[in-house]
Amino acid sequence: MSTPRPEEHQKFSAAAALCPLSNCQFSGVVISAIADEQKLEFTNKYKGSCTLLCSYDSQGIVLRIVLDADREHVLKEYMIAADTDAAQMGRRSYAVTLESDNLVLRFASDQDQQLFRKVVENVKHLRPKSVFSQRTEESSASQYFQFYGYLSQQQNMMQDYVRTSTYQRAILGNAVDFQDKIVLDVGAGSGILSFFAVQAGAAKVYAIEASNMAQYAQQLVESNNVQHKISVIPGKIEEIELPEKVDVIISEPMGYMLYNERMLETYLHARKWLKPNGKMYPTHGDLHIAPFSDESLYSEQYNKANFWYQSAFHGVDLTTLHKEGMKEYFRQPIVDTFDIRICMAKSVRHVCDFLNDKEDDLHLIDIPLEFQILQTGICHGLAFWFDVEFSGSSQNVWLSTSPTAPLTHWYQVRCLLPMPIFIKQGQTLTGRVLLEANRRQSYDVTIDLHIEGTLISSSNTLDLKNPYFRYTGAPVQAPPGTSTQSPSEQYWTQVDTQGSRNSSSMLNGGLGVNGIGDGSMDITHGLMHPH
Ligand SMILES: C[S@@+](CC[C@H](N)C(=O)[O-])C[C@H]1O[C@@H](n2cnc3c(N)ncnc32)[C@H](O)[C@@H]1O
Repeated sequence: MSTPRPEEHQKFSAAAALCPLSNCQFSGVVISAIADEQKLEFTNKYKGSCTLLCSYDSQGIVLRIVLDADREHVLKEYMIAADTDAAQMGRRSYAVTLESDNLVLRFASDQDQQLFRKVVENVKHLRPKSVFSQRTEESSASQYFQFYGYLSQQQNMMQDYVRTSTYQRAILGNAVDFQDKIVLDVGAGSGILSFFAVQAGAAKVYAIEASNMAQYAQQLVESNNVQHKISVIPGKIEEIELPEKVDVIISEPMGYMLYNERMLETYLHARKWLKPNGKMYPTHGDLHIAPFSDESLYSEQYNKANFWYQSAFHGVDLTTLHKEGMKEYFRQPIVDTFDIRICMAKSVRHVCDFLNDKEDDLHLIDIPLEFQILQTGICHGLAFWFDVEFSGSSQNVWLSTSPTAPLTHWYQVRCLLPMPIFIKQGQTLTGRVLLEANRRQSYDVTIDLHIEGTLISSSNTLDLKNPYFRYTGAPVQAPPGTSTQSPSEQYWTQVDTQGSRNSSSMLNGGLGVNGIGDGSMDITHGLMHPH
């Protein structure tokens, strides 16, 4: 065996560094193929001895064959994978089936043969790829876990008061489900939910976290003196081992539109560690979908794309890119909040049952739609939000991201139609939403709508991985045209009423209050930081 050339060292991946056998080369190898199987006769496959160049690949080892006399020209490239058939022949030879080629490799020394055999055996004995790595592009996963490795990102979630308090109430309000129990925290992050489980009396919590946040979680565990209760295990839930099964699984796996990040699959996967009749916190999720009308949102996106409709931008004609620009803007789901009165029909609810649904069920989610239209207008697309429920033994607790509930860092999501449709009250709007999981930990979202009894249809496909974050912190506006009385008169009536209330409380010896802006009209939400 010869050592790699210096420039080849640079090509080594981190994984290969753990296994130097993954990147090595063998020269002076004579490669034969079977000429006559009956007589067990072989012929030389290449004129002259060869060098075998082995290099690491996430699927196995790439084997490149070059002539000793001409190392620049690759004669053949194979993949040595877990299912490669191979056998030792004598002391210097090795038979291997690569693709459809049955080859006999005669090495220059016994030692080279033994080392090559180890290379192949190493690949064959590598653990099969985990469910997570099979469904995730490496670049997506590394970016994703880098994001969650920042304290500021964990803080952003922890400071979503509605989210964190609801989890704490759900857990502490159902202490009977946690008292002396074994708990698994899936994607523990800072470990905040594990601490809540301990507050509720858990005997032991396994806190699994794949990002570098695991080390900070461990620091918090130690500084809070609960190392005998919380065991932080760095790694992916799909790849770690636990010493025992658990009574309860807790997690916060929800992304935008419930499904973004594909962490729900990780949450469902974790059920392999749940005892029969064990509990899931949360227990199920409801995705709500409703058609909406919002001309200002539509024209905002449309006008942005119209930048590309200029024929003389600094003297350059951009119009050839107008269609692509339009597509790009309309492929972005919009993340912000709105007044629920923009919804033209009651929402359709799609349930994800965390106790019973299978991971695979989330690869292709097909949601049939049927809406009875409540108000005539132009439908610009579909609005999405979700709720999750914690079904505890003592009480059920809901965490809602509805536009009617206090704002959370999930906001709401809207998917626009490039071609909006005019629809009348009483008509039926049907169609579907298709969520197709992709290897970027997200979904391609197809919306398809059709007005029953007509030929009118409209559709769009959006990329949930690349949403447009539109929230500004500005108060939510009621949709224009929703006032049925004079707002001016209403305002002065309210001032008058409040004025007389104040004077009567003064007469009664009470303290005066400023009735204007007493909070009852205030729908301003606290400023949330983007995810
Ligand atoms: C939405 S955060 C929730 C963090 C914490 N549980 C909380 O409620 O504040 C999700 C966390 O799960 C982790 N995570 C995602 N997928 C994971 C996986 N397959 N295995 C382990 N951890 C994962 C992420 O790194 C991230 O820290």
